[in-house]
Amino acid sequence: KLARMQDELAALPEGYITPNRPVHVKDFSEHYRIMSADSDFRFSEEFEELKHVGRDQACSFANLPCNRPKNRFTNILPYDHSRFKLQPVDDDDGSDYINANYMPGHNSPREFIVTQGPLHSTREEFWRMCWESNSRAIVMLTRCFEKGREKCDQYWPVDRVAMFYGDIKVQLIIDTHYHDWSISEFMVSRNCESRIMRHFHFTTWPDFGVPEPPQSLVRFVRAFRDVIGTDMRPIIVHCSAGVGRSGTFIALDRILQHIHKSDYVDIFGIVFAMRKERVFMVQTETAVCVHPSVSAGGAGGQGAPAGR
Ligand SMILES: CCc1ccc(NS(=O)(=O)O)cc1
Repeated sequence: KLARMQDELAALPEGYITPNRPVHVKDFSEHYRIMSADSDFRFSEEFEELKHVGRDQACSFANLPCNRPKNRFTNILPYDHSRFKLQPVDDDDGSDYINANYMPGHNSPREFIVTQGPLHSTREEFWRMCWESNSRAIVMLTRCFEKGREKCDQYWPVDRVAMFYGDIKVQLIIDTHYHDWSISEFMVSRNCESRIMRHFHFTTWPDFGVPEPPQSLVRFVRAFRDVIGTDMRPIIVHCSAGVGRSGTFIALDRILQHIHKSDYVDIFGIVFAMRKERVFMVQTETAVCVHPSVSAGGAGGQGAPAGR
């Protein structure tokens, strides 16, 4: 199957940006060596090909005057075609809007909902999205403050006193702290119905940087996936802008699941597909390269560095 895919790709016209570039797992170390040579020259070339993917798509709802204040960054806007739509409230213009997009994962085409770190003024919309999407899991990849700058609102209760966000009640049940992340369980209630939601918070990934050691991110993704399994309800993922760290997390989750039962990996194809759904997904030449020995539950070697 891989040989057939590679023959078909080789037959494509010059300059055609192929959405798929599979690499055999056994060839991955050599592939990484070639791509990272000369200060990541070929990784940079390949990343540049992704620059315009998806950028011809409309963001008309994000740009409505009533919605502009709901965007944390003016240049990080959700495409109309893949945006999450809240249930409209009465005739309130813009009441269906949140800066969030559905995103494909290894298990389904809408496995994730990727969003910006909530603003204080959009925390109610965030919890409405959690409820109306029927999600049971939130992955947070930023701290609320980094280097003195607000990256995300403190949108969840930090003690056992219940908090209300609009008509949604959130109460902390239990939180467990590890070196690089914490996992909390919340009872989320609305209109006499209650659900348990889990909050997976990775706390040691600096914005525009790399987790140290990179292996800590692989361990976090594995811990998350061990809990979630293949639950088909949407998983909400956010960082601050909802593109760099969020895109890298989803890419790594897909890679680790894929190479458990396949002999090739297509990192370019994964990022290409994400960029069709949300702008700038995986924001730098993030060579999220996991050495096969690591991904197969091996001795946890260093693997190739994640992030650039
Ligand atoms: C310029 C807007 C912007 C801010 C922060 C980030 N990083 S993040 O997507 O990992 O939060 C990406 C883009």
